[in-house]
Amino acid sequence: MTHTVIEAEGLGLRYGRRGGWALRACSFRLPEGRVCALVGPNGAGKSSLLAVAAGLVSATEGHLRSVRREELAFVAQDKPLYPQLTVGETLRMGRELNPGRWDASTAERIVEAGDLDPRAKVRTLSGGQRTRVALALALGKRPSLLLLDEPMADLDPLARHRLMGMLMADAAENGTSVVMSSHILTELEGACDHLLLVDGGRIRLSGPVDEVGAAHLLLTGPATAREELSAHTVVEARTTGRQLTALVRPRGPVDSGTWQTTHPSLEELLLAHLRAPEAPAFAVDADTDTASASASEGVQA
Ligand SMILES: Nc1ncnc2c1ncn2[C@@H]1O[C@H](COP(=O)(O)OP(=O)(O)OP(=O)(O)O)[C@@H](O)[C@H]1O
Repeated sequence: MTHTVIEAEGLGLRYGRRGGWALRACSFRLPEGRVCALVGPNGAGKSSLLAVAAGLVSATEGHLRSVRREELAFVAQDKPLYPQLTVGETLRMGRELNPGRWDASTAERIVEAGDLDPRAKVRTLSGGQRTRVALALALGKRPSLLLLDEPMADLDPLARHRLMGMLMADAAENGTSVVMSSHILTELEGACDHLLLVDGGRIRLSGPVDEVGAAHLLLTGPATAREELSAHTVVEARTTGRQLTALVRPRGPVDSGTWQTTHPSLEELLLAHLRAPEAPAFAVDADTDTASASASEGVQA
């Protein structure tokens, strides 16, 4: 069985006693070496989940186990850095704070690829340039688990593409586990092999991307055949004129005489779930390949 880098069980988080629940009843497991997409609408609980995983916030109920603090790097959404330090001083600080672990060549490579002057003060950098320094600091730490909260949001498309490529190559080479929140679904396709979809503080989808994808089918057929869909778990069904398009989790054979079937892309799968917040949750355990759909199917979490 693969090692687990994050395990959450019945995790709940409430900010203050009177606040609502930012996370509720979250249970999932992330095996080592995965690149996990953390997806969900605004206010879903993604940053909260990352903050708990980074050990910055304590769970209100349940628990979340993660790697040791020194093995973990977290790049928060606002990329906190010391504005008065130069880029070079920031990297030197990284080396001093991580004795015996610091990977200077990786950190310098990331900074150099952005044409950043090591003598430039952090406060004079653009948002995207600061992101680059924050990522250099995080990867230089040589973490076994890298938590990234919307890392690419303020990068231009070319910088995003290149930095993402660098990040993925580095993670693959070193077996780093990555959890990355993002609203850019196309950015995640191809880069991520594991999925966590959070909505309203709850886990809606979790598991390996290919297995979660394989459990779903996009059906196209006549609107008059809508009744037949009740044999399956319907995530979303939409009618355009006489045609019906549905994303389902089949619970048996699909009649190929009535329906044209394809497997959804990651983007189609996520968009359908985001449009249908009432659809039942679905989880595949990465090692045992067991889908816990039956536990949650039809039972609204
Ligand atoms: N420090 C805080 N104090 C009180 N409530 C908070 C705090 N941080 C987040 N929340 C609340 O917790 C819920 C989840 O917020 P969170 O920032 O985790 O969502 P998110 O999925 O990261 O959103 P976004 O995509 O907009 O960044 C929201 O209802 C938010 O208002």
